[in-house]
Amino acid sequence: MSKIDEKLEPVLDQVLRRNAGELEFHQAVTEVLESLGRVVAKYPSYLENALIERICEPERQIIFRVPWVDDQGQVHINRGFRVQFNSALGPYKGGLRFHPSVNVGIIKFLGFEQTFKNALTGLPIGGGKGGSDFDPRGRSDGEIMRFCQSYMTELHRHLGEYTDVPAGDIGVGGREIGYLFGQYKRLTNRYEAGVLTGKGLVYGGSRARTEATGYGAVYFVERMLATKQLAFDQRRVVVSGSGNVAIYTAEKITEFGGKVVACSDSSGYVVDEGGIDLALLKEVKESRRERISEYARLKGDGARFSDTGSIWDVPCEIAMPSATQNELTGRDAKALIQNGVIAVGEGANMPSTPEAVRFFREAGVLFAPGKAANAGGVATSALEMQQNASRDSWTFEQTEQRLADIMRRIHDTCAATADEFGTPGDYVLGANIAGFVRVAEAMRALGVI
Ligand SMILES: NC(=O)C1=CN([C@@H]2O[C@H](COP(=O)(O)OP(=O)(O)OC[C@H]3O[C@@H](n4cnc5c(N)ncnc54)[C@H](O)[C@@H]3O)[C@@H](O)[C@H]2O)C=CC1
Ligand SMILES: O=C(O)CCC(=O)C(=O)O
Repeated sequence: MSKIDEKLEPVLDQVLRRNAGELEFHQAVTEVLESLGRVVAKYPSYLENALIERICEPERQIIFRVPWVDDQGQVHINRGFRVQFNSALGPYKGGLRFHPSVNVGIIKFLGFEQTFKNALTGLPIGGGKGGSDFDPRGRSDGEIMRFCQSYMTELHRHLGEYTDVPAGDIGVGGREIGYLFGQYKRLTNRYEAGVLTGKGLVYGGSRARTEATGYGAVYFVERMLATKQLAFDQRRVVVSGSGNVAIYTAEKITEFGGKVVACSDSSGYVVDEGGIDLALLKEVKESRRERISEYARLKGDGARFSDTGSIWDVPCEIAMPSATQNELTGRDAKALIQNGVIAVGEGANMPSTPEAVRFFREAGVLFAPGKAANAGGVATSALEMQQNASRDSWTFEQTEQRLADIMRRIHDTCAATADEFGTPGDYVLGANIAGFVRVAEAMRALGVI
């Protein structure tokens, strides 16, 4: 049953009709519109000038052919995307995802979420997202480089430090950003450092950007736990995924005294009751780029790999889904609740299905939605842009301190907004409304564009 305010139903109907079959985009828009009923009841002026309809429609969508040649000389064709969703607050900002599941609906959902997330940071960045259905798995360095160069050959004409500033996401890390930046520089004949973030430190990157999304999610959850006089210390935690977000989430939890007992990849999950060995996990995933089963093999005693069942069946007090969208289902939420979970912090974008979120809320589990909890990555990207613009380079401590302050502020904004709208402790509603109001106010000031 829809919980959409009747004044917003036509907006949702139009989104469903106009973007037929784009299920993840429908899901993301539905969740935000469900939160906005209370806003339009209190401030009906947001219904004027099709403001909410405009927020749901990307400003521009770019789809292009990406031809590239593999190591055997065979030509492949992939599809490239960039959805420039909303630039009311600043240049479009958001990552690039290289994964075979990528399609326009997925990029649109991510760009829509990014718009509100970026607003929550309080920094001057609009929302966008991009990527390709290219599968980097098993590809050589040379193949990855040629793919990135071909992708940027088309995309470069749509980018610029004042226009659109991509970064990494699934399948796009420091190596890919280097190749993309190299090709942008070559094509434009400009050293425009602020056109991409997540760059290496030697050519304009920011300290702490690699760690930022994971660390930031932990800072957010730490603050959320503190509202109930709780902490990470001595808690059992499960972190799904084993990529950029998951690894640095696990690192900060360990620093805060928590014990991460399981992590995963798309082939299965490992349980290590002694606590995940982070040096080994980084070796397997960041250096060797191998499957998670390799962690269990190398660790030996005490660690086990499973390729059946769900990582969410592993008992824990805190769950941090940090792999991909809709990875935590209603069934998984029930298992977590039954096993005594007290808090869930989303490191990934929209990892919990709507049913899972409903179960958590009904059970009184503290729940930090991705668009608030994982905003530390993009916030630190904006700090990278600041350093590039001022030709400066900050220390790790200085940058991490800014990140921690931003995350605690986002937490407090979401909590205060939930209080103001009569739903204390509802971070989903708080994040959606606080993000919406900032974007909507800027759009209103800029006129009907
Ligand atoms: N990298 C960043 O700064 C940010 C990333 N995110 C989100 O965090 C999530 C993870 O991204 P990254 O760590 O950057 O990517 P990554 O490519 O470094 O790692 C992705 C991880 O998720 C796993 N994974 C992918 N599909 C899966 C599936 N169907 N089932 C189980 N595991 C699966 C992969 O095996 C890998 O361990 C994504 O939802 C991304 O949109 C959100 C904010 C910022
Ligand atoms: O750092 C960025 O610009 C984007 C990070 C991102 O893709 C995300 O927040 O989902």
